[in-house]
Amino acid sequence: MPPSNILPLINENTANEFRMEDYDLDPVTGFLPSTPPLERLPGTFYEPWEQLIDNFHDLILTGRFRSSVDKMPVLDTSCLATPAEYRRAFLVLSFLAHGYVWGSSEKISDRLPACVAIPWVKISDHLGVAPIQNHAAVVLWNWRLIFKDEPFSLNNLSTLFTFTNSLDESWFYLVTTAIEGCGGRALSSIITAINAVNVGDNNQLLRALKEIGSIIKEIIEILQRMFDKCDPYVFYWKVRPFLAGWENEDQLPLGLIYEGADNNDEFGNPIYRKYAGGSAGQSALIQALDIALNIEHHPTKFEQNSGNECTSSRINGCSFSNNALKCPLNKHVKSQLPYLHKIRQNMPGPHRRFLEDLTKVANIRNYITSKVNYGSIRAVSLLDKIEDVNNLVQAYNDCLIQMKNFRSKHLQIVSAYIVIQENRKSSHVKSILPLNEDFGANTEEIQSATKKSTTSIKMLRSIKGTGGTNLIPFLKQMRDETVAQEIMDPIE
Ligand code: HEM
Repeated sequence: MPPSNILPLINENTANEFRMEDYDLDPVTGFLPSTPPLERLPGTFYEPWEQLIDNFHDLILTGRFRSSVDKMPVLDTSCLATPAEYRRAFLVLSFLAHGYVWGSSEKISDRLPACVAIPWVKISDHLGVAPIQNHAAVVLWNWRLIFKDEPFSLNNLSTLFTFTNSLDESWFYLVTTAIEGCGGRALSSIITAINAVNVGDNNQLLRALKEIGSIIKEIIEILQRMFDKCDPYVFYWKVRPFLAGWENEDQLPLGLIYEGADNNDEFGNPIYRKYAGGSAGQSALIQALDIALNIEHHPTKFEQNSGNECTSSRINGCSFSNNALKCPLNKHVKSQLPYLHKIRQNMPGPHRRFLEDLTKVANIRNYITSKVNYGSIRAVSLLDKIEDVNNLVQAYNDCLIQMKNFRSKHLQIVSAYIVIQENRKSSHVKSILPLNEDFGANTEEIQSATKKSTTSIKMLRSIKGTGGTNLIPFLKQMRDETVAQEIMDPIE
């Protein structure tokens, strides 16, 4: 199927077509930049940042990272020229910031010095993204081709930077980068499918749905490769702590002070910002597939019951309106958005806008259900052949099954990389970790933990995701909401 880069966006505001490049998307590379990311900022002006990155691991190892950052000058961001330079600058500063907060043998810092905070906030504003480590920095903008003349594929990718200088961390990012590499084909097929619906072309819709299904299958195969070279122990104990944010974070209950970026509050106290840390849950690709297939996600019970008022608003008062994405300080009463919507503030602005606009035109499921006339002897409208409609129903449902399989595989990964590691923290609960088919018992260690108990169920419920989500119930809900969209077979 040739790449299609025109999104058939017709909504109440505009009848214009939007082009993929308007959303910083590429028909071949999808959400990845169309050319490999910059490996270093050009010229000498930003050398103080780049040199800290050069020496990052040695400075962390010797406990001299924080004092070295403190000596850095505040650099003006106006020398950044191209989108690629802004992305590189964001990547560099987010590694410096998280290294500063989490990477020292001293106690965790609840302040970020002005030399990092001020440019990081400005660059984040420019990119339309929250100033916190995110999926874009570690996955979308953090790779190079080992052999420039060979194609993009997992066996030709290397990371530009990692916190721990470990192969495991590189692999964790690269597997995800390789998944994003399926984005161009996925987006083209989604657009083709929506175009087909708009002109009523069932054959083209069928082909596009089959292509979407096979792309999700490919994504699952790549996801499975996480186990090859990323050791769960290294991930959980060495890598994950660096990716943590400062929202719902026990070690930084108030959040983080971005020195020089914010004024003090009316009482002269510094303002704390709260943001969820980096997670592949911020992948716009997976959300685009959900939206295209009309898979709807709702706030979890935890989110509904959590009061939705952020700590900083309780402490500092709040003058912001009820819009989580517009309040720069997270200083507001949060709206009841599901987690997957909230974390869009951690996606680059154009990608977030793409998801919003895609939502307005995603019509595949409605189109197919409108052809299925339940309860009548004739299953379909007079214009469509029963066989065609059945094929569409089946192809659509196959896509849902693949999305469900993706989420089941992901649950297995989360159980191995987080639940079991968390369980190691307290050996007395290790032998009573509950297990069922949801954890896809694929290791002896997982299988040995099959006995159920109230204590361990409570523990599982309390394990938190990057954004403070109650992990396992949250992920299961995502999977259940996927299956819930199945279209029932028409009655023949
Ligand atoms: C070691 C590997 C991985 C671990 C430990 C892991 C962990 C997690 C965790 C803890 C969450 C809960 C939400 C959050 O904390 O942000 C999550 C959500 C999510 N992750 Fe992963 N993840 C891994 C790999 C991946 C990969 C490679 C992808 C592919 C893009 C991915 C896609 C997602 C998605 C889409 C969600 C949102 C929930 C959903 O849509 O079902 N994850 N992940």
